Amino acid sequence: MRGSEGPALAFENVAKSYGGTRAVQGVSVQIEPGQFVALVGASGSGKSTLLKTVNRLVEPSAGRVLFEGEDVAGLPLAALRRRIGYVFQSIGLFPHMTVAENIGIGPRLAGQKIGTSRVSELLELVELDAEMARRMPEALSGGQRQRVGVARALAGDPHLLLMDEPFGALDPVTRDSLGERVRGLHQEFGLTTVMVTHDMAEALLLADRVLVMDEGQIVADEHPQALVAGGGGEIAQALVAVPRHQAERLAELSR
Ligand SMILES: Nc1ncnc2c1ncn2[C@@H]1O[C@H](COP(=O)(O)OP(=O)(O)OP(=O)(O)O)[C@@H](O)[C@H]1O
Repeated sequence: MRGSEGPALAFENVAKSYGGTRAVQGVSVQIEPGQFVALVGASGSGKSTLLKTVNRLVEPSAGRVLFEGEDVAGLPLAALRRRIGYVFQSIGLFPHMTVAENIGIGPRLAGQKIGTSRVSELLELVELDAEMARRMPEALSGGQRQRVGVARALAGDPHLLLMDEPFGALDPVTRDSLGERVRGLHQEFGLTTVMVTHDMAEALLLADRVLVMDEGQIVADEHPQALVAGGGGEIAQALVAVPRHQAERLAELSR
């Protein structure tokens, strides 16, 4: 089960600057084990930068990130990344490797091999046929590739799943069904999940906690119900207004 009591993830005064750009400005927030957190905000608000401080794709300029109570800066990189599943929009499957090899890449880098039955099991979790294991990534649709990306992220039995716009490039139907599937897997495996998204509707429907970022800071930290009820302040409400207006217009059409 979980490696420690206490928060799964803690950001303590985390800041990151790129030259003169202050991408993240003193973020302190804790994420409890089992939470599904959406990180929402306008383009350039610092969401991806904050997320990447967890698996050290970005090193903070100040502050620290604790994963299960340990400062990530002090953990060997390979061991840290093995404990964290990471899914991102452009997927990053290796084109010269089969689906099975792509799924097994994390464990393989850690000196372990995953067998055919484990690959089949992982494919089944993301609702793909076991036959896909032998295919090359170019022979998959975008949605299927993204499912392989999720399977790969789960291959190391992570406690924590980080997702950066995981469904951004998918058509709405695939996006919806893969979102639901990931929510189901989150539940089934007792994961802690942090998902970056532009889409407030997706955040409200999938997450149980929504963090809103603006100019490198967290400006709202609310349950979806509270946001829908009008909470979280002006910036959060401007984002909630988009799906709300859409829902109202659809309701008008059915009158
Ligand atoms: N490697 C980098 N070098 C220089 N500036 C960067 C780098 N990465 C991000 N930035 C800048 O930091 C700020 C925050 O970027 P970040 O990608 O974290 O935002 P975001 O909220 O995830 O945006 P988006 O939703 O568009 O992906 C932006 O101003 C961006 O231009």
